[in-house]
Amino acid sequence: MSDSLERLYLAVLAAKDLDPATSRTARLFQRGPSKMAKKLAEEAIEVVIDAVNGDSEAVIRESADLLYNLTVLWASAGVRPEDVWREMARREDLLGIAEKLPKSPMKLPKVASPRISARRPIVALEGRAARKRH
Ligand SMILES: N=c1c2ncn([C@@H]3O[C@H](COP(=O)(O)OP(=O)(O)OP(=O)(O)O)[C@@H](O)[C@H]3O)c2ncn1[C@@H]1O[C@H](COP(=O)(O)O)[C@@H](O)[C@H]1O
Repeated sequence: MSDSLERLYLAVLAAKDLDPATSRTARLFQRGPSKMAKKLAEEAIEVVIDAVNGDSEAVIRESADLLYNLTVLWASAGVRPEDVWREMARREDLLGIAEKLPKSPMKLPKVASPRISARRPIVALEGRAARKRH
């Protein structure tokens, strides 16, 4: 997927200075970021409406339009696809770390209110911190 988005991004960059009369992309660049943002938002709304209606073919078509408009906005904002991939990789790394962490919190002794038991260590830490200050 990233390959085709990168190709689309390059096609958008190549088209941005073409004649606005013949190129939709050049027309969007001529109109500026707010028009681009409006187009992107419209496509996003179309995707969600189609998804809610269960029309998966329309979701596919509108998603392609959405991605086109997203690459136009990236190009206008000076954001490159690799910038987005880097952020996604960073999140993937973080999630990898999260997956290695224990899924359930430390088991606490059974008490009447779990809310109170969860607070206890904080109260103890505050007390210790307060003693240190004096
Ligand atoms: N990948 C796309 C692409 N995907 C979607 N779209 C257009 O974006 C439209 C979706 O927006 P809209 O629903 O608003 O279209 P519309 O209903 O015709 O409304 P208007 O935009 O005309 O107001 C689609 O109908 C497509 O025409 C695209 N337009 C261009 N590209 C590529 O962008 C590059 C530059 O193309 P030009 O912009 O034609 O120079 C080329 O590589 C193209 O293949």
